[in-house]
Amino acid sequence: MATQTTTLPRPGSGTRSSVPKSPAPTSALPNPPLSNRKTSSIASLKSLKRPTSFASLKEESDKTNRLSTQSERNVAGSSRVLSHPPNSPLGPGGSGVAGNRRASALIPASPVIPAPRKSSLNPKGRFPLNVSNLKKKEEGLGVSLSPEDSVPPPSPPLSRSSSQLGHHLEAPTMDSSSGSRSPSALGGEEGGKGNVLVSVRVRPAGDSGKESPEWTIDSSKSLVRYNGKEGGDYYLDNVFAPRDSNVRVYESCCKRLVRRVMEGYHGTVFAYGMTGTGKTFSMQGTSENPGVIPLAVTDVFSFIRETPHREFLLRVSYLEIYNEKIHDLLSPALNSGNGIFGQQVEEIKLREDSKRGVYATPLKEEIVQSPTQLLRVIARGDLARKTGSTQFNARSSRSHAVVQIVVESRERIIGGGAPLDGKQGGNAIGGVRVSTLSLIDLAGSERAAENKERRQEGAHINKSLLTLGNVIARLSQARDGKDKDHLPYRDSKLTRLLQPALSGSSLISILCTMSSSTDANQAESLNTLKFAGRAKNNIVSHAKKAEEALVTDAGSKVLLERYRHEIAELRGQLELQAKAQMETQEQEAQRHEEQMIEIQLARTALKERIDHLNRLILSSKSSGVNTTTGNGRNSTLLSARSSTYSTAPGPGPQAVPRTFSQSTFASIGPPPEFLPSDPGSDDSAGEYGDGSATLAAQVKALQADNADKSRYIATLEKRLLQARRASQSRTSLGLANSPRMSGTGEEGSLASILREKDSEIANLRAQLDDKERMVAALRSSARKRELADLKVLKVRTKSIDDLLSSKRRASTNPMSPPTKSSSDDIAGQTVPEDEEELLLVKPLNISVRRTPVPPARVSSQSLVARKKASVMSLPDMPEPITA
Ligand SMILES: Nc1ncnc2c1ncn2[C@@H]1O[C@H](COP(=O)(O)OP(=O)(O)OP(=O)(O)O)[C@@H](O)[C@H]1O
Repeated sequence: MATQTTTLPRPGSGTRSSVPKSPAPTSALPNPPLSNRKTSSIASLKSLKRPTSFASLKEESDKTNRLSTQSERNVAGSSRVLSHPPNSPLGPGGSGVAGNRRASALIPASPVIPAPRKSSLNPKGRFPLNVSNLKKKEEGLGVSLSPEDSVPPPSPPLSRSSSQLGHHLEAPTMDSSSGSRSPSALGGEEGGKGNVLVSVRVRPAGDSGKESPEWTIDSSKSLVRYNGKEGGDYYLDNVFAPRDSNVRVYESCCKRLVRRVMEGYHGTVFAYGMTGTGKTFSMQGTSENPGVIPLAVTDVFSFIRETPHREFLLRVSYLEIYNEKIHDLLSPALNSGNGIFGQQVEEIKLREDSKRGVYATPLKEEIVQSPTQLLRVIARGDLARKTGSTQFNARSSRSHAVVQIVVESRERIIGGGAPLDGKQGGNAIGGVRVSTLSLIDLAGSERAAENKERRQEGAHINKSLLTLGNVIARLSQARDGKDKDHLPYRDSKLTRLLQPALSGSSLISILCTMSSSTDANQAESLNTLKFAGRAKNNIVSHAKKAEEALVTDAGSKVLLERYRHEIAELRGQLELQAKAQMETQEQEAQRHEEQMIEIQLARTALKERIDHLNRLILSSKSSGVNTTTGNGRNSTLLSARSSTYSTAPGPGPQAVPRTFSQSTFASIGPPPEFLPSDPGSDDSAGEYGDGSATLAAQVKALQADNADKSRYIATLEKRLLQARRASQSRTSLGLANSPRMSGTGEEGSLASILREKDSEIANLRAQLDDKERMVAALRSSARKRELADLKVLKVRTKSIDDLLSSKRRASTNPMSPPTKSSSDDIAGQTVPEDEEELLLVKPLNISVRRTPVPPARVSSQSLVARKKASVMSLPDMPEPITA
């Protein structure tokens, strides 16, 4: 059972170093190549591994000092350990491996008592040894601690202590855009180690095993101690005991990195370890115990929520490297989403450019807007990932899986405007910052399997892991200027993909998983620890916050800017459309209004026409054409007209053709003696029923008709004026808004309506003139007749007087000759032609020869005909304009 204690490291064990050591030749784990191994002094390493005792402490200390010097020259890791500033965020002596711890512990003359300091990735400034522990240690070493002792010695200029950059990201990190730069951005006087975290997680023993007593896991000291052969103490940034949850793991080694990524740094987290030791468990977790990926996703969105002044766009890709081939786990070809996996059509290659670094292409990227959506995408990729059963894991990941979340962010623009020209409201605005978070679950190293497929997979896995180990092992040399150009990144797709992170351009957190169970392979666990030690010592990150860049390239990968452009364009289009729609609506409204006016006009005209026709009928009645005499007898105008030509004498007085004068008198109020003697006769059909007798009445009717028409014309003119005004305003509006609208069919139809109206008015005017002429003619004719009537009356009176006097004379003188009958006298008289019918006045009871149709009567007929024609020719009502 692995113990988790807070005991001081045993002096002897403390001397064990995890500085890059020769890999166990039998191990499948990647180890530095021999050439690398040569860089360490084998003798030194051996000495370091040799257990020390309290008795030999002084001697050991001296040796260590010598070793340190040697290490500084030969073993980068060791030398750097000694240069760790005490305020390392990763603990005294930096993080590290046992060698680091040993270094500080074995130099009693200058004990390093670091003050806890936060690192960019380890905010707690994890300090594996607390002061009391240190004191105990110092006591044990025979060294006393004073406050001064805790003051860190100055760091050497090229120190690569894991702690040295620890404060860089804690110190106010200036945006490059603001002009000033953070120490981290400069690489810092202390190097870039604070941006690298290496942690070890020990999984609980499974059913088949139990915790081996050979292991001591001390989380509080971030220590893993192997008590067996080749044993040693391994101090790392974090050591998680079997009982530690995924949340604890995430909080300690990933949370800060994730938030840094959101601020604009590139960040990489990867899990490394033997098969079945909990890499996938740590990265993905379970529903009850969510792993790094889901917790990171949650944090990403929390950060977005907490940062209202910036806007973000997230895109995610998911690939696996299986048998040295890259597969797109989100590709529909590979992953139909229903558990059926096809064959990827296009080969995915790795490319590199100065802006994006190393990237896989073509790779599907999905834009995600919520944690759920992002997790769903990842879960879809997980389904497509290759898994298989191995000796140590029933569902072993057979590929390296890389989830990459690209974070684009920019200052939020108040009002959401589109800063196409890079300016907003006169203030220059920043560009888009792009950073990436890579979450990698490596396949587990394993010994050769019996199954051929597993063997083949295992070979690829081991080869790539070996390359990874080699690259990491050589990093220190490369930094020292040696072998710089020969880092074997290209030896595997994994190292090629990890190149930007390993070469220092991103923050990096490595979680090494191992098992302390009795049934686990101890050698593999040791190799994992060695890998962790090398990574801790050798990887240096000078990660800088990504620059905010204005993207002008339309084909740019920076979607936020592209979308911003697109949004601006679409907004413009939308505005244009809205404007056009408004114009159309306005035009529609105008047209509708005009239609309403037209319909109203048409209705009014129809109504007026109906009224007019009604009035015509009524005025005919009231004017006496259809004489309504005191006895209430009526006839229609038409019957009156037809009776005009009725010459067939009927029996009795009714047979006597009526004369014009009868009606005339009736209408103009003739003296009672001129009224028909037979009130029972149908005078409407009489001789004056032909209309000629109602000249005055017709004059009146025509006058009324004229007045009606004048009113009608006035109304039409008024409406026309309104329509013209509306049309003019619409035309001017249409011309102002849209020059294209002029000269349309609508305009033409309006013009034609106007022309129609004009011609209609002209017609009506002509008719009016006709009527007026007719009225004048009728008036003069009526006047003449009245004069004639008066003359006739005078003559009659005179002849009657003469007759009476002659009769009187005859009665007084019997010798005088007989006189003619009065009727003969009258018949013998010459009567002006146009006065002849007046002689037929019934009250006089004088029969007079009927003359041919007098001109007045003819003109009356024509008048009636013309009136009829005028009624018939009343302008048609305008048809309503339909939409
Ligand atoms: N810390 C842990 N606590 C509880 N169970 C764990 C832990 N670590 C691993 N396991 C369990 O061990 C088994 C193997 O774990 P996992 O698949 O994560 O290993 P791995 O390192 O990813 O293996 P491989 O490299 O073969 O994919 C799983 O059933 C997992 O639930």
